[in-house]
Amino acid sequence: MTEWTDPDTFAQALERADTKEKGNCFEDFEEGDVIEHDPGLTLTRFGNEQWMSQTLNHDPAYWRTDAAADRGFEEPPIHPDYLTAATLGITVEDLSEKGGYFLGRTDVRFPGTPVYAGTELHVESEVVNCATSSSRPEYGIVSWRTRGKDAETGEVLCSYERTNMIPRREPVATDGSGAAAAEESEDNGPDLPEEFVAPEGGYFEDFVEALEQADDENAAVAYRHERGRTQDDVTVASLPLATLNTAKQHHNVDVMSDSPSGDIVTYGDVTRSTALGHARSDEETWREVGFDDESFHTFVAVGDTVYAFTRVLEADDTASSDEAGTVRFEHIAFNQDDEPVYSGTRTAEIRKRPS
Ligand SMILES: CC(C)(COP(=O)(O)OP(=O)(O)OC[C@H]1O[C@@H](n2cnc3c(N)ncnc32)[C@H](O)[C@@H]1OP(=O)(O)O)[C@@H](O)C(=O)NCCC(=O)NCCSC(=O)C[C@](C)(O)C(=O)O
Repeated sequence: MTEWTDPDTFAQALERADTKEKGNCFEDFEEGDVIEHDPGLTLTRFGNEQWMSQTLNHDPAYWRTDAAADRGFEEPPIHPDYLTAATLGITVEDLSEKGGYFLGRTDVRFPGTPVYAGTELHVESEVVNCATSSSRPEYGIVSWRTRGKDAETGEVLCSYERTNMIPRREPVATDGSGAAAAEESEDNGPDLPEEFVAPEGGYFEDFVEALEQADDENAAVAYRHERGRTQDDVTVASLPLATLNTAKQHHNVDVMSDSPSGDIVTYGDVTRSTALGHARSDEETWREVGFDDESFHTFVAVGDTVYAFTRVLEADDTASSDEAGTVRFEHIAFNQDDEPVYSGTRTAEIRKRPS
């Protein structure tokens, strides 16, 4: 009898064997379905610090007990970026392990924060929309409302709506209207203001003053951040796996060598957290409030460098504390070729200048 490990025999065995598949295809999702995700994860100080250090998020309130107390926290809390990434990571096995692109996310909110180390996270998702992709017959577009809850109390800690392209089992005919519309809307030329204003400092008043200055002129409050983070094995493969994100895009070079990127790509939440880390390093963050209209424009792969650009949209004197005001930003992450890779709006409370 031939040994099954004989290379020719084994090649034939592989060809004839069915694969026990992981994940779900587009056809498996139906609007209204609620999915309780089996994996759970305890949010630890180590996990938080690993995520935050590698994405250059060094806000002292998440590292030092005195700085945490100064901001009204009992101890350094779990950062909302890590909470978001862990909530999404847990869902991947059920929602997007089959592959397909993470297109965007909106209405990211943290009703139960601050969250402290030791909290066990349980996550559920509801299918809110299933749509045909008019440009890509082999994919459908699915949106889910996801809620990450404290397993002990049931309190919702993080919730958002996410949209992915999801592979179909059977490709469908499309009308090509997406591609046609894209062609039609091409190139009316850039429409940028004449002047870009950068805030002098990172306090709330600095943003208000910059907005006032820009208001009088054909100007915008817009600036770039100096730091960049080149993607390596840790950011591309280790960080998503640490959140139980099993998407093959991040750790299976063999499969991904045959994909449009030709390589494993960075988890969208790593790209986004890194850009936000660069932005936060130039401001006095008080609290994160929420994120909207997040889009991932193109892949980030090992060797690419993630930079950030910020536009300040508005400022409002009210916040959860007298010590802060609220600012709405648009953040754009871009790569070494100046191509946008992520964009989204962020609402954050920013500390007022101490008197
Ligand atoms: C996806 C690519 C190839 C499309 O590139 P394109 O030029 O074909 O783009 P498009 O024409 O703008 O978009 C294609 C279709 O998607 C739709 N679409 C587009 N955006 C949205 C949105 N926000 N919400 C809803 N729909 C959206 C859009 O309307 C269009 O529909 P159509 O086919 O009917 O014409 C390109 O945009 C790209 O490469 N993006 C980067 C994707 C990426 O790298 N994501 C992060 C890493 S993957 C990841 O983290 C994985 C994760 C987290 O682990 C996990 O989900 O499991």
